[in-house]
Amino acid sequence: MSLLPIPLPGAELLFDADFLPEAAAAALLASLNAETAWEQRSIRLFGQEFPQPRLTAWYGDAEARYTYSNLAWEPRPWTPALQALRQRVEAATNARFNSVLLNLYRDGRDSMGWHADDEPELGPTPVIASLSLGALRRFRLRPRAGLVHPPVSLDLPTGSLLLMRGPTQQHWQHALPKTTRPLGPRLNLTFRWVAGSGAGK
Ligand SMILES: O=C(O)CCC(=O)C(=O)O
Ligand SMILES: [Fe+2]
Repeated sequence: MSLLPIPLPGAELLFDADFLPEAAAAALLASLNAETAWEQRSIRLFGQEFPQPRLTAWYGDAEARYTYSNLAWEPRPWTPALQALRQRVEAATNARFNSVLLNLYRDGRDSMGWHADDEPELGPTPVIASLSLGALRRFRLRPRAGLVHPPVSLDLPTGSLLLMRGPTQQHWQHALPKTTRPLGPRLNLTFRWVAGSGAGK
């Protein structure tokens, strides 16, 4: 029921396994899944287009323009449900967010590759609040160059909230690997603060 630190060198991670009760998380998963303007975007890598192995959507204040995986995002306006969630997450984390990226992992074949959320728009010490709804998936962290530490796994159950802040993105990458376990959908929301236009790449 509260955010507790996960000790990890070079990172500032806080975790609440029970941020939302299970029934509330299930209801939210169903309504957000239905209401969200999902897209399957492609990323361009080595001159080739690859569809992302998940569905995504970006909501936020109009100035929260963002470049992510070489894709430019115009935020859609906040829906009442996302606005209410943002307020809840802000109160719990003592941080402010002007946008949210929604990722829908339809089953175990959907995934997110290794990356750090270190785009310049997020500033030098990004604060990212990650809310998980639906199927439990394993979140992985591995150190970036300069830090020696074994990779770390963290199971993210439905209703859990993970806060990444401080130097986390500088020193660590994270990923959501595929799994062969049969499982249902998982919806993840990452609340972010994106600097206004002009800061984009
Ligand atoms: O789905 C997750 O837990 C991770 C999402 C993520 O890393 C991102 O959106 O940048
Ligand atoms: Fe990320």
